[in-house]
Amino acid sequence: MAELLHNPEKIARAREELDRVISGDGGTLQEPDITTLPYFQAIVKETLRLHPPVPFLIPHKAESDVEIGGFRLPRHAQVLVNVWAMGRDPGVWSNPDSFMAERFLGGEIDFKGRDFELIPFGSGRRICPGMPFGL
Ligand code: HEM
Repeated sequence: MAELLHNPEKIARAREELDRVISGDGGTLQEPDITTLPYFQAIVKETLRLHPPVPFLIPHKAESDVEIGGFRLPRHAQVLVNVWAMGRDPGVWSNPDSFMAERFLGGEIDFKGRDFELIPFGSGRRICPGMPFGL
């Protein structure tokens, strides 16, 4: 909400999209309508990119010695995944500190654990099972 309050033109755009979708339905928003709200969905993704509620995920532990991306992890090493920093990596995102929901429009990047630049719910076997409830 704070990011949107700093960007009134983005609130106007979201409201315009919402008005267009719910006006024909007696004024109520149904869950399936969300698929027809691309800008609203982009706002959710941009919020999770800049402000992940679980910034280091839940600590993981290496089951055995392993090498990942050139880093050697000894067995039992605790691994914290800094999704806060990943969401602000200038090598991945343009203007990383700006709230620009439009960056997700027309793109394929989602937060469901397949696109590793955006994993606010984690990924793989220990991915958050509450994701559908959280959103
Ligand atoms: C926006 C809301 C939420 C966010 C951002 C979130 C994020 C996360 C993250 C990052 C993890 C750890 C994943 C990992 O380390 O790989 C996690 C685990 C978990 N979350 Fe959520 N969560 C949310 C809502 C919920 C809700 C509503 C529930 C329950 C209804 C829930 C239940 C769990 C459980 C049980 C785990 C542990 C899974 C495991 O260790 O196998 N979460 N969540």
